[in-house]
Amino acid sequence: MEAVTVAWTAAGVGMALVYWFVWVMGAAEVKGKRAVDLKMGSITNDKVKDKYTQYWSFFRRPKETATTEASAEKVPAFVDTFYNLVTDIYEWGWGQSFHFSPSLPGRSHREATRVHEERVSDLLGAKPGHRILDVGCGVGGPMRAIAAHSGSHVVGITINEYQVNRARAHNRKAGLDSRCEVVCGNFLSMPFADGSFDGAYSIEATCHAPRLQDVYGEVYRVLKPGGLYVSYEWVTTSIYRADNPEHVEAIHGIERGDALPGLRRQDEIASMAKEVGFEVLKELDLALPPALPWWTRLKMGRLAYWRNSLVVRVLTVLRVAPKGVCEVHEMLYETAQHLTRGGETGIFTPMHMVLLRKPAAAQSK
Ligand SMILES: C=C(CC[C@@H](C)[C@H]1CC[C@H]2C3=CC[C@H]4[C@H](C)[C@@H](O)CC[C@]4(C)[C@H]3CC[C@]12C)C(C)C
Ligand SMILES: C[S@@+](CC[C@H](N)C(=O)[O-])C[C@H]1O[C@@H](n2cnc3c(N)ncnc32)[C@H](O)[C@@H]1O
Repeated sequence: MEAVTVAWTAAGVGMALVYWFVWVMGAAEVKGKRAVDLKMGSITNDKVKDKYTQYWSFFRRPKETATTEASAEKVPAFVDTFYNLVTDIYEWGWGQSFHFSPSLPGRSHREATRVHEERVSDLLGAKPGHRILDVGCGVGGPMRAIAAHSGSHVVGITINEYQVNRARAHNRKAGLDSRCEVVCGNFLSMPFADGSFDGAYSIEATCHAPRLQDVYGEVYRVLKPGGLYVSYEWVTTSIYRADNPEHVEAIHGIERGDALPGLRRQDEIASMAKEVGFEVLKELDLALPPALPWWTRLKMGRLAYWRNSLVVRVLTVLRVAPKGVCEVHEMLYETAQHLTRGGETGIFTPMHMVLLRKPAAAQSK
């Protein structure tokens, strides 16, 4: 074969491989976001690496970020940076719901996710005519599931403007924009009137608050008297031992890679809720048996992670994705290992559920 023919064949095969990785294999886990559309939120391409470095040095010592007042004040801004860096990667590799769910035998991840979200709606007794608040709404996967399931009107709040735009676009596409509203703001001081919601929920979001009482206090304020609030909390369990280096490594890994100012203990949540005035109606770790592991989805994806790293690398070399994406992707990969370890050892759960009520006789706060 002539050299020219060999060169053309090699080029053709190379192009086909790139196409296969990026457009076919690299397509979203839940169709929607494609690898070629990876952006870093509202961060311009030239700033991605710097922003990532700043993020990483801030969350390197998770407990300190929560305990010193000056650092705690900076947490929301760094959480915003974090979501600029990860939102598209999450959507591409996980879907529109940024949380875990117990696996369900014979059912897809998508179905398990929906069931976990509808559980919130059922606990709240959400129905048509209700105005429900989604505290830390991401790009709105849960909001759309809950609005569709209950017929209620859902208002979501997120600190990240890029997510607001993504969520609004998804709401329009799903034909739910008349019942799903999205607001950009800080859940530690929400732009809503006292007593303006019938119910509220937060799914794996309040773990970003340096003090849980601050966000719970805000939810209490905006709820009507008698209103219910359901939260799925990220916590360490009673199995966690602070003198076990392996436990500490896993928990620090989870905190660093998920923008958390220090995980709370499972047995602290109810008393923090009571501190701001809530009645605790139910408390249950939804990860406990008979629930099936929530971390299987993370574990089963090793091949997918390898493929995704390659896609991200190729896209960076081709300058389709900004520099810094590889580092962010690598950080997420490591975080996935720590989360899996946390699940397997039982020292951590991302779904400690609390059902709270603002007393019917409560005055506006
Ligand atoms: C509640 C939070 C987020 C929880 C999860 C939705 C995310 C936690 C870790 C994320 C991921 C880890 C590995 C990524 C992988 C390397 C990449 O190729 C594709 C995306 C991942 C699977 C990504 C997806 C979302 C998570 C599972 C926190 C932030 C409070
Ligand atoms: C892991 S995501 C979960 C999103 C959504 N609940 C879901 O399950 O898809 C956490 C969300 O909390 C939001 N968040 C974190 N800190 C916040 C703050 N101080 N104010 C408002 N939103 C915040 C993030 O922007 C993000 O949308």
